[in-house]
Amino acid sequence: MTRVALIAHDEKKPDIIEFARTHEEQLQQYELIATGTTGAQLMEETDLELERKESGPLGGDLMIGAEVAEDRLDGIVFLRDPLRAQAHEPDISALLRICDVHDTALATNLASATFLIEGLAE
Ligand SMILES: O=C(CO)COP(=O)(O)O
Repeated sequence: MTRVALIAHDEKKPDIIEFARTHEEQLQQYELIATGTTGAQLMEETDLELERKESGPLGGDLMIGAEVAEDRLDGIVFLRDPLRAQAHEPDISALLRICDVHDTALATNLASATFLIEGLAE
């Protein structure tokens, strides 16, 4: 089954909720995982069910990275905040790197997220 991770920094959480609503019917068909707060907000604001990992600053990015390392994920939408430094920047870099190592589809902005979700539908 297609397995997708959804992650957003605080400034981008409204965007990922909007994205999930737009593609809700498609996302319903997938196994979904998310970092802690992103997952909680998505379950509040949509009818989607997600497996929640730890919050990003507490290791959630690394937990999702571990799934990438096991080739368990088909795609990741990670809406990063490009204007603010994050305390857990090393974890974020690790997740981006392991996606490149395993050639796992990763979208870090809404425009590429739209391509990713359309690609998964094919
Ligand atoms: O910090 C994050 C990704 O780096 C996201 O974590 P939360 O979804 O818990 O806010």
